[in-house]
Amino acid sequence: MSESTYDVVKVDLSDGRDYPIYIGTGYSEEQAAEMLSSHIEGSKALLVTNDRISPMYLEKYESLIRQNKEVHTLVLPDGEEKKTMEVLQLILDKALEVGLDRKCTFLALGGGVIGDMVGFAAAIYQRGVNFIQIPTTVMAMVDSSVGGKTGVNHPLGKNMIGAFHQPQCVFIDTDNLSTLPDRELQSGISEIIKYGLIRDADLFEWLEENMDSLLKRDALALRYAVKRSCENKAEVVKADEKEAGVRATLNLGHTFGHAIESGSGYGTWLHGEAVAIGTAMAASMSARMEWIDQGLLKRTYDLLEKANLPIELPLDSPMNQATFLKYMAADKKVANGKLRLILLKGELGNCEFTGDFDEGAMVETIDNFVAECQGAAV
Ligand SMILES: NC(=O)c1ccc[n+]([C@@H]2O[C@H](COP(=O)([O-])OP(=O)(O)OC[C@H]3O[C@@H](n4cnc5c(N)ncnc54)[C@H](O)[C@@H]3O)[C@@H](O)[C@H]2O)c1
Ligand SMILES: O=C(O)C(=O)C[C@@H](O)[C@H](O)[C@H](O)COP(=O)(O)O
Ligand SMILES: [Zn+2]
Repeated sequence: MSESTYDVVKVDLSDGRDYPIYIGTGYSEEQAAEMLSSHIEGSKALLVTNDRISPMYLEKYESLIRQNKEVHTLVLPDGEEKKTMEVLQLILDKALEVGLDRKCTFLALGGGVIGDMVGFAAAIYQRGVNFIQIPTTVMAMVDSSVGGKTGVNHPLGKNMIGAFHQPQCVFIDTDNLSTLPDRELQSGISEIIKYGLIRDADLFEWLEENMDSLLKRDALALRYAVKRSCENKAEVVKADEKEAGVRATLNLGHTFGHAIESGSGYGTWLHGEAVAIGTAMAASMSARMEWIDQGLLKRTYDLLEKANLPIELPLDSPMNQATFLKYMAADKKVANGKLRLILLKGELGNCEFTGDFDEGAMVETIDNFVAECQGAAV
């Protein structure tokens, strides 16, 4: 079989920490084994996945890595509600039990939950070891595997415990998306829409034209959306690795969305679904403040709905104004007690990260979405 052609998007960082994101399909065994092992420091690797992914992909990646390295495996329980310190401890336990030293590499095989947890374990194991991302969901391919945000949830807030720790490489095989359920596919598209809204009007317009192909998993459409998203994320991370400024724009919709995830109970909403409602709320608030016009608000709602994503809370949602405000007050973007938000401003593809917004418009927006979910007139 001829070798796969793949794209490479580079994440440029300081101090020689640049790394490649490989985006391809149909890699030969030899090629994939060689590509992965070239980024594995030391002779030993720990490959971590979950119990939903392991029957489908663990053996394949284990045997690829075993061609060149000693590999240990660990299968964690699946689910957003398992993104905890307790489950992360299992990774550290395993690494110690099999005697991994500092010159080892952890590999994360899975979606954003596995990637965030394995990355955080790699950040703290013996004060930091190398790791590789092998993302298997759209969410992980377009967003979570890139940029080095790692961590776990806390009952009082999403991703509250974590570290910035960049991978050695991101290895994407879009063939692995063939087994991904539709709901998960759609959840990942939420973050692609985000790139369009915050900085890439052409991508937003491409999504308006090509959403059906994406939902049907057309190979070229998937490849284009993954590559373009990785390019957007790599540019932002290069400009601001540790979120001193512009990186915060990647959090569009997340202040509301994270409140929905934490307040509803982790796992009730998929991350991308909560972000979709949060994005609708951020857009609605921007329109309320007259930072964007009604036309852009409608295009935002329409595109989210075209991706089969939610743009409102259901009638039985436990979310209310107090719950939103409680979780939002603990958001990681709060500085000196002041909440900062990402709001859309001006033409499509522009946004602002600011604490200088109309708080009344924020509370009205929350009330409007909560009232809608309670079925009251607004
Ligand atoms: N670090 C970041 O920058 C960043 C960015 C975005 C999201 N996140 C985090 O990522 C998490 C969400 O990631 P996610 O949406 O990938 O969820 P996930 O990791 O829970 O994966 C979704 C579901 O799909 C299953 N799955 C994974 N790959 C599969 C495949 N190929 N075929 C069939 N099933 C498969 C998983 O086992 C899981 O049940 C959240 O915790 C979010 O906070 C982090
Ligand atoms: O990479 C980033 O920066 C992001 O904000 C990407 C988000 O999509 C992602 O959900 C991230 O985990 C949120 O980070 P947090 O710091 O708000 O927890
Ligand atoms: Zn996100």
